Formats: sequence, structure tokens, C-alpha cells
Amino acid sequence: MTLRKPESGVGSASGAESALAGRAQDRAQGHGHGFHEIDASKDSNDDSAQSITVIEPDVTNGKLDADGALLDDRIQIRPVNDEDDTSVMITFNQKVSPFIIVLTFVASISGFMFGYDTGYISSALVSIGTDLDHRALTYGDKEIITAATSLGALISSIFAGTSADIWGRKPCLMFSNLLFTVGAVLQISARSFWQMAVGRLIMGFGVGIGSLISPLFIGEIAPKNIRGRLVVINSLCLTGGQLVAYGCGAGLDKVHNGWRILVGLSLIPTCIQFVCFWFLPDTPRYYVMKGRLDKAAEVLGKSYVDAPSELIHQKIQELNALNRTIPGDTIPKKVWNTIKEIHTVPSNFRALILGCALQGIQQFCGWNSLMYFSGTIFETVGFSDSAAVSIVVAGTNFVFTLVAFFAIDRIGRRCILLIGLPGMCGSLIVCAVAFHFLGVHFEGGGQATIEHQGFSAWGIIVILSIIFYAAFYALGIGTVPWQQSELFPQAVRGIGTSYSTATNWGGSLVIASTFLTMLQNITPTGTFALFAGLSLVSFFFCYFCYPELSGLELEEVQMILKDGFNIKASKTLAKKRKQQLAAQKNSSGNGDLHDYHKSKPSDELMEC
Ligand SMILES: O[C@H]1[C@H](O)[C@@H](O)[C@H](O)[C@@H](O)[C@H]1O
Repeated sequence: MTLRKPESGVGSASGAESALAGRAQDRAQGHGHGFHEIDASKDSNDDSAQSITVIEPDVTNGKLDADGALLDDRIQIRPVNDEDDTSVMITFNQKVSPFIIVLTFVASISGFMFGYDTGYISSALVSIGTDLDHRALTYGDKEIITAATSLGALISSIFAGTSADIWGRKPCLMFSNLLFTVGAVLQISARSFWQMAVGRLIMGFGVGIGSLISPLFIGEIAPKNIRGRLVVINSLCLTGGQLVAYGCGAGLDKVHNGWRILVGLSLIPTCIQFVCFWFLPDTPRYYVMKGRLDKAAEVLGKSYVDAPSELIHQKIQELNALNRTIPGDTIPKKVWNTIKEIHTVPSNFRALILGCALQGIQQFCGWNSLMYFSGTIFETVGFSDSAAVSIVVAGTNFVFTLVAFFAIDRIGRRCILLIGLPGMCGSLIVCAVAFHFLGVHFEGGGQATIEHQGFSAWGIIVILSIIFYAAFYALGIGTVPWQQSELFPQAVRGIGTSYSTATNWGGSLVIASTFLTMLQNITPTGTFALFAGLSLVSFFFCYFCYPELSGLELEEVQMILKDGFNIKASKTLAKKRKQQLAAQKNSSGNGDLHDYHKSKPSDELMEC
């Protein structure tokens, strides 16, 4: 039982406040104006205790009725056991502030660089020719140059979550800018294969940091109701970066030393991000972690321009309380306790399984083999302008990430995964068959032979099936795993996302370092058939284990995962939330919480 009261003012669970709650309830029952009935809330410091958070009227900002109740509705009191409580209170009725948009786009430059730096290698490998060590690159060389970035990213992503907690998100992203720069300069000036590989490795350190921290940063600054979409903006920048890299690669294909220019272009976004972050703040959560509450209030004030200062302070109190819930008085103790917690609490461990499995599936279904080597493949299949064909593939990836942007909350994460994976499987089977009839044989030393030279129908089928594969991939498994932070509760979110991001890069490393060898040893048909088989197995995994999380509160995600994967319950709850949101929108026309009623998630789960 709790009631809500409109606009601003903050209270906690004291006796006086309970009295206020009672008054508020009377008003709600008596007049039904300006209040909403809501759930009992949990005390943020004690999981077992129930408390009531009361919002007092702000007499300076709002209009009051005869009883002192505000006439316009904005604020809802909800269970206080996760970071989002005040976010919800603040963000309903709020437009996204330009400040949040700027921060999102500046952070998403990391996504762009992730995409650009992993994307340009496809065309660079083709156009390097004999520029390194005065000889052509073998398949082994190409794999090392490509895999070096994945290896670097794997190593840095293991430490990135903890480093972001110790030094801050912004400094870590700025440090990644330095790594990008050093890596790029080494590559631009490379005359030897090994200098190129080391440059790619250092660049990879930057990519790993950016790939973890950018979505985390966005997730921390984003208002809850649009968090999913803002995180997909990072994915859009990522696939956009790959597309731009392919486009530039095609443009510079015939230019002498064009690949050096291609690498050099990567310096532009990294410098822009560095300069922008010089003037921008870190996330409020980080400031709270470091006890810099004034700074946190300043950032929140800019993020939620209409929010009264009392509400901002309540948010800070909540973040502060959450901060204390991680046991341990020193950083190593805290880190150790978090590691213990993620493995021993069943809901956390299930979240970990899902986070890592989805990232693993994303990589082992083979997409990046195309991202990294499509130039080499299309060249072998007989397309003289292989870079241009690669653009179409990267373009499809980008366009369908945009489709995912619109579908991820409406159709739901689980649903787009279950559409995407069988689609990928079907496309890969067609691709495997087409390769069989094309009669391509990859041999050692970077050589390949093809039975049917030139433009053939099977060549076209290979390309079409790859395009379909790209579309289904981007729609589901290419995008959904990066929503990983919603799986984990605040206390283990950093470490959980580190594990799953490292799984992503581990998978990417395996694919990058084995793909060309697989083409040689088990033929292209065998390789693509293997990816098809893995997509099918992944479909069954998602079908049986991945709950529908769209529209669910973070606390509800934890409840869903408490004693199993609870697919059925999650689907019912997600559907209910969607209907409630639609009802709110219809009744208020602008997303306010008029007539909003929500029963306890636990009750609803029992119903399901
Ligand atoms: O989500 C991204 C995206 O799908 C990219 O195209 C791919 O190269 C990355 O590995 C992946 O993490």
C-alpha cells in the first residue's frame, strides 16, 4: 500500500511521513485527484523492511487544491529497491533534455570507433597488397592482424568494468582515445607486419574499453523509459561506423597507400570524443560513488531540467544508499564480494548465463567472419569490386539495426531474437549450398581457386544469402546482447557486463583467428553449415531460456530470474506492462501517470 502525490518534495519513511502518506491516501480515496494508488515500497537499506516514500507538495512550484494537493500529476511512488525509483518519478512527463542527447552521442562515438576500427580491416586487408615486408599477406597474417584487435579488446574489457568504477567512466573513455590514437599512428606508419599487428592490438585495447563503457555510460545517464533505445543508438553508431569504414574503404581502394588514409581517418572521431569529454561531466552514479554529491546533483539538474531540487536530492540519496549496499570497505574487498555475489545469487547467475550466452551466440554464429573478411571472400568469389559489395552487407546491417531500434521495445527482445535466429540459419544453409556449387577452394598461402570463374548465378546466391543473413542478424542477435546491463542488478552490473563483453570479444577472437583456416580445412560449405547449426542451437537456447524483458522494471527482471528463466511469466508480465503503458498514454495523451495502477510484480508473477 502506498500512495503518490504530485510534483516534488521529498520524504522518507518516518512517522511524520507515514502520517502524510495517510493524508495522501485520504485525498486519493476522497477526491481521487492528484494521487495514484501504488505498491508498498521497500526500504532501500533493508531488503526485508517495507517502507513508504512520501512526496510532499512543492508549494513554490505547483498549484495546490483546497487540501494542499497539487493539481497536476507527475510523480509516482514505487518500490525503492533499485536505481530507477526516482528516475521514474523525475522522468515521466519529461522530454529528453538536450544535455542527455549530447552525452549519448558523445559516448556513442565509442560505438562508432568500435565499428569503424573493426570494419576498415576488411578492405585494408585487400588493399595492403605487398606494402608490409614487401610481400603479400598470407591467410595466417590476415588472421593475426584482424584477431589482434579482438585480443586487445578481450583483455581490456576484463578490466574495464572495475576501472570505470575506480577512475570513472569518462576518464576511461578518454584513456581509450589515447589508445586509439597510439594504435592508429603505429598502423599508419607500419612498414612491417608486426608493427601493424601491434598497432591493431593497442587499438583493440581502446575498442574493448569503449565497447563496455559506452553502453554503460548511456544506461546510467538515460531516463529509464527510453534507456533501451538510447543504448541502441550506440549500436547504430557501431554499425554506422562499419558502414562508413566500408564506404571509405571502397573509395580509397585504388588509391596508393589508401589503407593508411583509411586508418588515419579513425583519428577524427577519437579526437572529437576526447575534446568533447574534456568539457562534459561523468555520470551522476560515478560522482555519488566517489562521494561528490554536489557534482552529482549538478549533472542530474542538467539532465532533468524541470525536476525540483528536492527530487534530485532524493535520487542522490537513493544512489548513495545503493552504493553502500555493496559490502566491503576497500576496493579489492568490494570487487571480491561482487564476484562472489554474481556467482552465488541464483538470479545474478542466471543473468550472467544469459548475458554471456547472448554475446557468445552473437559471435559464434559467424557474423564477424563476414565483417572482417567479406572483402577477401567476395574477391575470391569473383567480384572485382569486392569492397563495394561489402558496403551492401554493412549497409544491410545498419538498416536492420535501425529496424531493431523501433522493434526492440514494441515487438520485444525475445520476439526479434526468435525471428532473427531461424532466419540466419536458413540464409546460412542457402549460402553453404551455393558455395558448394560454386566450387571455391581456399588453399594455404592466401590462394584460392574457383571452378566457375566470373559472374555466376551461384555467386549471386552467395551474396543474396549473405545479405539476408545480415538482415536477420542485425534485427536480433546483433543488437539485443548489448542491452546486457538490464539483466543485472546495480550491485553486480559492472562485473556482469565485464564478463559478457569479454565473452563477446573472446568469441570474436576465435572467429577472427580461425575463419580463413576453417575455409581452408573444412571448406566454405562446411564453415557456413557449421554457423547454420550453431544458429539453430542458439534458437533453441533463446526459446527455452531467454525471457521477454521489454517494458519490465529492473526489479521485475530479477524476480523473473529468481527461480528459473520463467519464460511464460515474463511474456505475460511484459504484455501487461505494454497494455498499462498504452492505457496511460491514452488516458493522459502525453505519457503522464494518470490512473496508473500497478500491482506488485510478485502478485502478477503468481497469476501468470
Ligand atoms: O553488435 C555488434 C554489431 O553487430 C557489429 O556488426 C559486429 O561486428 C559486432 O561484433 C557486434 O558486437
